[in-house]
Amino acid sequence: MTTAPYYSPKGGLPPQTQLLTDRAMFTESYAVIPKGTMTDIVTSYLPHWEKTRAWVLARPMSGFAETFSQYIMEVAPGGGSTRPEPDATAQGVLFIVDGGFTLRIGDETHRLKTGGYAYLPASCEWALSNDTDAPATFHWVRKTYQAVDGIDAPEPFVTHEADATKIEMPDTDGKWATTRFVEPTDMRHDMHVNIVTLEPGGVIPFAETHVMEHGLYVLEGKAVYRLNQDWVEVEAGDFMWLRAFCPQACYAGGPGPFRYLLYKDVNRHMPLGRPK
Ligand SMILES: NC(=O)N[C@H](N)C(=O)O
Repeated sequence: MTTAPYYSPKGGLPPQTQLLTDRAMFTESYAVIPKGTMTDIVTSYLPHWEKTRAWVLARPMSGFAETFSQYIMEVAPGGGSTRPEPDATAQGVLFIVDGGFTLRIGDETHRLKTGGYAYLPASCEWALSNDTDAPATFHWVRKTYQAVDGIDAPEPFVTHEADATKIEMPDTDGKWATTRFVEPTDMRHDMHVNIVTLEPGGVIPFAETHVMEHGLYVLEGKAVYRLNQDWVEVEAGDFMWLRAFCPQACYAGGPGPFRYLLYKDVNRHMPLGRPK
């Protein structure tokens, strides 16, 4: 299992001598937020979070047509929150890309470090404190939970990438694999946050076109990614936001593995239009 350090933003500002070489893009079907644009001037502070700043990477853009928001949170030593989530309907996943912190869920306390993963169901009572002497950086993916009559709500859990199940995609000689934190058939869950790994030379060999949206943060490596009609070069630290039905494919040319954290909405009926 690869547990190489993941890329996390460093902040700061590029020098005045830098030419505009960034690959930032915003289209009707996708956005690319390259790592070089995650500077100090695009950070936010969030209510009831101390010594913490956030890069907001994704949010619903057209009412409720999109499903999720995603932040990179950077918590300085001594920082954190005892009132982290203001919305009782919001579930969350935390994935740590650098450092560590203490996470309290109800009466239980967990120590999380790089590669750590937490699922926090809607209405879960949790708190986070960075009691180390280094900043802690993590992704926070939030989605309104869609409860289903007759199906229990999911329980909170804490794990680590090294303890999750890595599944090779069929007929790929192990060049394309997905590390899953939740079973795809577990109907309690309506979102997955997985890790996709493509070894050098690995491809997504067709333009996947599906109703699920994606938030896609490159943890390691580089590749060319097909987004709608465009081929885009991406590397560790870049973020991609894909609307429903945005065609997507990938070629991982190496030299090392290309790995990304992937949000996906799953396992629920779609809302229906109403005849007028
Ligand atoms: N872009 C992707 O990695 N998509 C995945 N294969 C997925 O939708 O599960």
